[in-house]
Amino acid sequence: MPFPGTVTGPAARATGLTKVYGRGETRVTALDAVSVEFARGRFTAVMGPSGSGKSTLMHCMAGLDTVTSGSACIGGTELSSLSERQLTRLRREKAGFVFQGFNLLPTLTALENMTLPLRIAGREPDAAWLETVVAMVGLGGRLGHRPAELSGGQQQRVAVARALVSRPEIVFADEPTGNLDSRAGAEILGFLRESVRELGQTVVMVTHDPVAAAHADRVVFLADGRVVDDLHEPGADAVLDRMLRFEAGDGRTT
Ligand SMILES: Nc1ncnc2c1ncn2[C@@H]1O[C@H](COP(=O)(O)OP(=O)(O)OP(=O)(O)O)[C@@H](O)[C@H]1O
Repeated sequence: MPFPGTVTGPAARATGLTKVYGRGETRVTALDAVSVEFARGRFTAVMGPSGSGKSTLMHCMAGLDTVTSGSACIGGTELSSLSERQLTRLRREKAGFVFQGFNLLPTLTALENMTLPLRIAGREPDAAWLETVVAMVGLGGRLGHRPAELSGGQQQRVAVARALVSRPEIVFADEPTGNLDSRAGAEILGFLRESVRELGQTVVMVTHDPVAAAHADRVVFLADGRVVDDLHEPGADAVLDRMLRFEAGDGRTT
């Protein structure tokens, strides 16, 4: 479905992205020439065994970590070409983040938390868009509450709204359901799904949970710092089956 202001090309792209940590005996190749595109208006999950490079990929693609070689782009902007200041601005304006631990400021209300990134950028939230996002996450009655007065699921709803409020190019979600019970987790996944389907947003989510990954349009699997599989609209069974094959040592083939 076309959305106003839609631009062509992927929302984010990695090309031959390599990330090496340490040197000598402690050298680790966390990402080994990864090339992957995240299409606009799609919900992509990134899965893989522990240590396969999921967080590193997300951090490099979000400009939270530097790359050793290759490139990472958001909306056609090559991140390595930016100064630290430009990167900070791009992250604030073009990316949204949802973390496992909610990362809300305890002294601010739900509404203040949602609009903080925009206010730091000196921008006023778009009132109609803010209303749409608040209505979607169902927090209308709790906008004046502080995080301590909200359940974990409600806090994560605030974080989802905060990620969406700038109408970013891409939302990066790192284990967004990791600290939630299954009901609250399913709600959050539903909101992420809805933000893609109804609002045309783009979401990339790192997860260990096959049920969570099954909410995505696409699941990219990493193993040993490489993309080893790419499933389109898999059910939880297909995701689980792929994970079990990793455990059986089938890391490289489909
Ligand atoms: N800052 C760092 N310094 C050194 N090595 C690192 C650093 N960050 C990650 N690594 C290494 O890079 C590899 C990939 O780590 P990464 O955290 O990206 O994996 P992951 O798939 O997200 O793992 P998990 O599922 O356990 O969170 C691992 O071998 C890890 O030890």
